[in-house]
Amino acid sequence: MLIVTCAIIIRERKILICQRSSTMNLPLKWEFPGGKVEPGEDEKATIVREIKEELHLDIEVVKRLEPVEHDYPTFRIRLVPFIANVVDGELVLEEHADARWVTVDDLDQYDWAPADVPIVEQLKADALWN
Ligand SMILES: Nc1nc2c([nH]c(=O)n2[C@H]2C[C@H](O)[C@@H](COP(=O)(O)OP(=O)(O)OP(=O)(O)O)O2)c(=O)[nH]1
Repeated sequence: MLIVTCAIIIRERKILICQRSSTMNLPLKWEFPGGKVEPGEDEKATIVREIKEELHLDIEVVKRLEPVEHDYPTFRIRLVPFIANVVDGELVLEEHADARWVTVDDLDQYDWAPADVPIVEQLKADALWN
Protein backbone atom coordinates (compact mmCIF):
# COMPACT_ATOMS: atom_id res chain seq x y z
CA MET A 1 0.00 0.00 0.00
CA LEU A 2 1.33 3.40 -1.04
CA ILE A 3 0.79 6.07 1.63
CA VAL A 4 0.32 9.49 0.02
CA THR A 5 -0.44 12.78 1.76
CA CYS A 6 -2.34 15.60 0.10
CA ALA A 7 -3.15 19.17 1.10
CA ILE A 8 -6.45 20.98 0.81
CA ILE A 9 -4.99 24.46 0.95
CA ILE A 10 -7.58 27.14 1.66
CA ARG A 11 -7.24 30.87 1.15
CA GLU A 12 -10.07 33.39 1.06
CA ARG A 13 -12.61 30.56 0.81
CA LYS A 14 -10.93 29.07 -2.26
CA ILE A 15 -9.15 25.75 -2.54
CA LEU A 16 -5.90 25.18 -4.43
CA ILE A 17 -6.18 22.36 -6.95
CA CYS A 18 -3.34 21.14 -9.16
CA GLN A 19 -3.15 19.32 -12.48
CA ARG A 20 -0.62 16.49 -12.79
CA SER A 21 1.77 16.90 -15.68
CA SER A 22 1.62 14.78 -18.82
CA THR A 23 4.76 12.91 -17.74
CA MET A 24 3.51 11.96 -14.25
CA ASN A 25 1.53 8.90 -13.28
CA LEU A 26 -2.20 9.73 -13.79
CA PRO A 27 -1.30 12.33 -16.44
CA LEU A 28 -3.37 15.54 -16.51
CA LYS A 29 -5.65 14.43 -13.71
CA TRP A 30 -6.48 17.05 -11.08
CA GLU A 31 -5.41 16.43 -7.50
CA PHE A 32 -4.76 17.99 -4.15
CA PRO A 33 -0.98 18.51 -4.15
CA GLY A 34 1.20 16.28 -2.00
CA GLY A 35 3.23 13.12 -2.27
CA LYS A 36 4.47 9.88 -0.82
CA VAL A 37 5.42 9.44 2.81
CA GLU A 38 9.09 8.49 3.06
CA PRO A 39 10.21 5.65 5.36
CA GLY A 40 10.17 6.85 8.97
CA GLU A 41 8.61 10.20 8.07
CA ASP A 42 5.69 11.70 9.99
CA GLU A 43 2.69 12.33 7.65
CA LYS A 44 2.41 15.96 8.69
CA ALA A 45 6.11 16.48 7.95
CA THR A 46 5.56 14.87 4.53
CA ILE A 47 2.82 17.25 3.49
CA VAL A 48 4.73 20.34 4.63
CA ARG A 49 7.85 19.12 2.75
CA GLU A 50 6.00 18.18 -0.44
CA ILE A 51 4.13 21.50 -0.68
CA LYS A 52 7.38 23.41 -0.22
CA GLU A 53 9.13 21.28 -2.89
CA GLU A 54 6.33 21.29 -5.45
CA LEU A 55 4.75 24.72 -4.97
CA HIS A 56 7.23 26.83 -2.94
CA LEU A 57 4.54 27.47 -0.33
CA ASP A 58 4.96 27.24 3.43
CA ILE A 59 1.80 25.79 4.93
CA GLU A 60 0.45 25.19 8.39
CA VAL A 61 -1.71 22.14 8.88
CA VAL A 62 -5.10 22.87 10.40
CA LYS A 63 -6.65 19.43 10.48
CA ARG A 64 -6.20 15.85 9.28
CA LEU A 65 -9.20 14.32 7.50
CA GLU A 66 -10.11 10.64 7.26
CA PRO A 67 -7.82 8.78 4.84
CA VAL A 68 -9.27 7.34 1.63
CA GLU A 69 -8.15 4.01 0.19
CA HIS A 70 -8.31 3.32 -3.52
CA ASP A 71 -7.28 0.44 -5.77
CA TYR A 72 -5.69 1.53 -9.02
CA PRO A 73 -5.12 -1.23 -11.62
CA THR A 74 -1.46 -1.67 -10.64
CA PHE A 75 -1.22 -0.34 -7.09
CA ARG A 76 -3.20 0.50 -3.97
CA ILE A 77 -3.07 3.88 -2.30
CA ARG A 78 -4.02 5.36 1.06
CA LEU A 79 -4.52 9.07 0.55
CA VAL A 80 -4.26 11.14 3.74
CA PRO A 81 -5.78 14.63 3.35
CA PHE A 82 -4.83 17.63 5.45
CA ILE A 83 -6.63 20.98 5.57
CA ALA A 84 -3.95 23.69 5.50
CA ASN A 85 -3.36 27.43 5.27
CA VAL A 86 -0.57 29.26 3.48
CA VAL A 87 1.74 31.08 5.87
CA ASP A 88 4.39 32.24 3.40
CA GLY A 89 5.64 31.99 -0.16
CA GLU A 90 4.52 32.71 -3.72
CA LEU A 91 3.13 29.87 -5.83
CA VAL A 92 5.64 28.34 -8.27
CA LEU A 93 4.78 25.16 -10.17
CA GLU A 94 7.81 22.87 -10.00
CA GLU A 95 6.02 19.74 -11.25
CA HIS A 96 2.39 20.42 -12.09
CA ALA A 97 0.92 21.40 -15.46
CA ASP A 98 -1.52 23.89 -13.91
CA ALA A 99 -2.92 25.09 -10.60
CA ARG A 100 -6.06 27.04 -9.77
CA TRP A 101 -7.79 28.55 -6.75
CA VAL A 102 -11.42 27.43 -7.02
CA THR A 103 -14.59 27.54 -4.97
CA VAL A 104 -16.08 24.36 -3.63
CA ASP A 105 -18.86 24.65 -6.22
CA ASP A 106 -16.26 24.52 -9.01
CA LEU A 107 -14.68 21.26 -7.86
CA ASP A 108 -17.03 19.10 -9.95
CA GLN A 109 -15.82 20.63 -13.20
CA TYR A 110 -12.42 18.94 -13.02
CA ASP A 111 -11.22 15.50 -14.07
CA TRP A 112 -10.02 14.22 -10.69
CA ALA A 113 -7.60 11.42 -9.90
CA PRO A 114 -10.01 8.63 -8.94
CA ALA A 115 -8.72 8.37 -5.35
CA ASP A 116 -9.62 12.05 -4.79
CA VAL A 117 -13.30 11.77 -5.69
CA PRO A 118 -14.45 10.83 -2.14
CA ILE A 119 -12.44 13.76 -0.75
CA VAL A 120 -14.15 16.14 -3.19
CA GLU A 121 -17.51 14.73 -2.10
CA GLN A 122 -16.58 15.22 1.56
CA LEU A 123 -15.60 18.84 0.94
CA LYS A 124 -18.85 19.55 -0.86
CA ALA A 125 -20.82 18.03 2.02
CA ASP A 126 -18.95 19.51 4.96
CA ALA A 127 -18.01 23.09 4.10
CA LEU A 128 -14.92 22.66 6.28
CA TRP A 129 -13.57 26.12 5.53
CA ASN A 130 -16.51 27.96 7.15
N1 LIG B 1 0.07 14.00 -4.63
C1 LIG B 1 -1.08 13.38 -4.88
N2 LIG B 1 -1.02 12.12 -5.41
C2 LIG B 1 -2.19 11.54 -5.65
C3 LIG B 1 -3.44 12.15 -5.38
N3 LIG B 1 -4.42 11.29 -5.75
C4 LIG B 1 -3.84 10.18 -6.24
O1 LIG B 1 -4.39 9.18 -6.66
N4 LIG B 1 -2.46 10.31 -6.17
C5 LIG B 1 -1.51 9.29 -6.59
C6 LIG B 1 -0.71 9.67 -7.79
C7 LIG B 1 0.60 8.94 -7.58
O2 LIG B 1 0.46 7.62 -8.06
C8 LIG B 1 0.74 8.90 -6.06
C9 LIG B 1 1.59 10.02 -5.49
O3 LIG B 1 2.63 10.25 -6.30
P1 LIG B 1 3.39 11.64 -6.45
O4 LIG B 1 4.13 11.53 -7.71
O5 LIG B 1 2.51 12.79 -6.26
O6 LIG B 1 4.30 11.55 -5.18
P2 LIG B 1 5.79 12.00 -5.00
O7 LIG B 1 5.88 13.46 -5.35
O8 LIG B 1 6.18 11.58 -3.62
O9 LIG B 1 6.50 11.09 -6.08
P3 LIG B 1 7.94 11.12 -6.69
O10 LIG B 1 7.77 11.92 -7.93
O11 LIG B 1 8.81 11.74 -5.65
O12 LIG B 1 8.19 9.66 -6.95
O13 LIG B 1 -0.58 9.07 -5.55
C10 LIG B 1 -3.47 13.46 -4.83
O14 LIG B 1 -4.52 14.06 -4.56
N5 LIG B 1 -2.25 14.03 -4.60
